[in-house]
Amino acid sequence: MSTDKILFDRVSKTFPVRAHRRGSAGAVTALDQVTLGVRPGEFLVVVGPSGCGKSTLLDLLGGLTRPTAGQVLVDGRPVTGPGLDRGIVFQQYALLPWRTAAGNVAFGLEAKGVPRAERADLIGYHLDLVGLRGFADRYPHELSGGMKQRVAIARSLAYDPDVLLMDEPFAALDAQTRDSLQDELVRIWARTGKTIVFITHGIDEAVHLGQRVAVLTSRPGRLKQVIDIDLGDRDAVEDVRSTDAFRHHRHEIWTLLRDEVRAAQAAEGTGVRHPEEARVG
Ligand SMILES: Nc1ncnc2c1ncn2[C@@H]1O[C@H](COP(=O)(O)OP(=O)(O)OP(=O)(O)O)[C@@H](O)[C@H]1O
Repeated sequence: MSTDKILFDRVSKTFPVRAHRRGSAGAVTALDQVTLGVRPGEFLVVVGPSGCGKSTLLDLLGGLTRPTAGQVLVDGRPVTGPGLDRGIVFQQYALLPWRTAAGNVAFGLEAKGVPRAERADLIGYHLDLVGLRGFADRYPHELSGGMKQRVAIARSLAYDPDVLLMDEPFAALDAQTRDSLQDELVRIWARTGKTIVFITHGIDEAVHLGQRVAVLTSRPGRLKQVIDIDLGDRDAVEDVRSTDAFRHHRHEIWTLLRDEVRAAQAAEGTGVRHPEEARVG
């Protein structure tokens, strides 16, 4: 019996592609035979070249789409659709603009049928958790990008999912806000004990957040390598990003991704710099 909280069991996903003017209809294989387990309470980050299937992997786990082959298991049970056991935070905040911060956090609680009296406590607790005490009555257009993403995180945590799925949640934020939200997320993860699966393009972000980092190959996405991240005692240093351990892991992942980008270029035969190369460089 597996002790994994989440298991991608030989998961493949193929999308049909419409016919071009003179070509015939075909299919694009986004993921090919991915097997990957996530332990209970683990923070797993997934990185890979652009278009390698990272979002597809998360959508499968969120139950937003179904695998073509293989299965995705949560607590040993196949995922058959979305569920309140899995909270999702997307890159775009996806807040309801007509609801305040508190109203947005209330949304998932209402969906779960939490009684009104309990809701207020949970909303206050979670806005506090993401550092937004005092902003409960603000509407999304009155909040900065970082604050909106904090509300989205609070909303996802408030209905107490076992698993938090995050698809490049900080990609649209400026570097400073991103850094501080990364620190906060690590703190929130330590405090809540949630299992987190986090997708990113950013190598630094992956090293900073992940206990393990799964590197995918270029399309079709296959599992290339899983790296254990060991940064020692994070609290013992002022800037964990400047430590030798951080640099070592950054280089390790950078090398894996660079090889993938090169392989993708060779396959395409374009010689054009892949946008991702700039990002991993
Ligand atoms: N609904 C769909 N229909 C057809 N093709 C799709 C669909 N969704 C994704 N794809 C294709 O599957 C592949 C993987 O897409 P996906 O968005 O999962 O990659 P990604 O790694 O998240 O990309 P990026 O890093 O650029 O966000 C891409 O080639 C994409 O064009």
